[in-house]
Amino acid sequence: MQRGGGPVRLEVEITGKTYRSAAGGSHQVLAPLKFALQSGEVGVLIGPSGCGKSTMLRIILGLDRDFDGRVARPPEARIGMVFQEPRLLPWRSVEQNVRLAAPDVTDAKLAELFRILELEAHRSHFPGELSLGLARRVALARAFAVEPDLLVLDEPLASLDDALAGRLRDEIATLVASRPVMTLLVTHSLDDAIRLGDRLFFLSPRPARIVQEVPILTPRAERSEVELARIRAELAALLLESK
Ligand SMILES: Nc1ncnc2c1ncn2[C@@H]1O[C@H](COP(=O)(O)OP(=O)(O)OP(=O)(O)O)[C@@H](O)[C@H]1O
Repeated sequence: MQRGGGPVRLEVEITGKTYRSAAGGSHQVLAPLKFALQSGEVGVLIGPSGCGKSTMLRIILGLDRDFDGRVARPPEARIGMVFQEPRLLPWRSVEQNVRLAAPDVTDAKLAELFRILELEAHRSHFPGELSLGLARRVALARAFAVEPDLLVLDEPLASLDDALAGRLRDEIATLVASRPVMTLLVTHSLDDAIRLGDRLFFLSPRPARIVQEVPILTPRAERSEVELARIRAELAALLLESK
């Protein structure tokens, strides 16, 4: 899939990011770091709190241009984002929230998304009537309705109970498999990382750099519980080795 004739690849090469305060102080948040994602790949950023993950996402999304280095996104890439807080418009229904973000979405596409995310019964509800889990699902529906080339998920499963997080994780896997999209997921959960990721980036404490890049070669659909246990053990050994 190509849009605008350019490569469908995200290339990130940051040589540094420093915040400066009005008082003249400064602190470095990102160290030099470099990675790339292909269409169809899920990259996972895993790192300690405050290491600079959100700062990195803002740079990758083009919301913060005050950094050293370069980010190459596919030209005219459509971007879908899911933040930790679902950030829905409170005075709009579930359906309106999705349609406003994705005016070109077809009725059939919307119906499919609402079916996969089990939102059919909530189309006309307002955000204030939704639990956090439901609101996250609406945020996911909104991000997917855009048919993004680049999907950025900032801890989309944080503070949900295990059962719901597991179901939503499966739904994300289904959606990611349904079309070619580059996905960047931030999580603190190694379990989410190995169930969803194709390429894991382990980050150091601030200033963040990539301490280890680990590809997961087993296709997502073939990751049985036995296979996941094998990947987990392999990863534990690798991380121990790198210490
Ligand atoms: N606008 C800003 N001005 C100054 N410092 C900032 C700004 N935004 C973030 N920081 C600092 O940069 C560092 C990295 O913050 P960031 O939010 O990117 O980390 P994070 O890895 O996403 O954290 P968490 O996992 O807790 O969400 C922190 O020390 C934070 O206080």
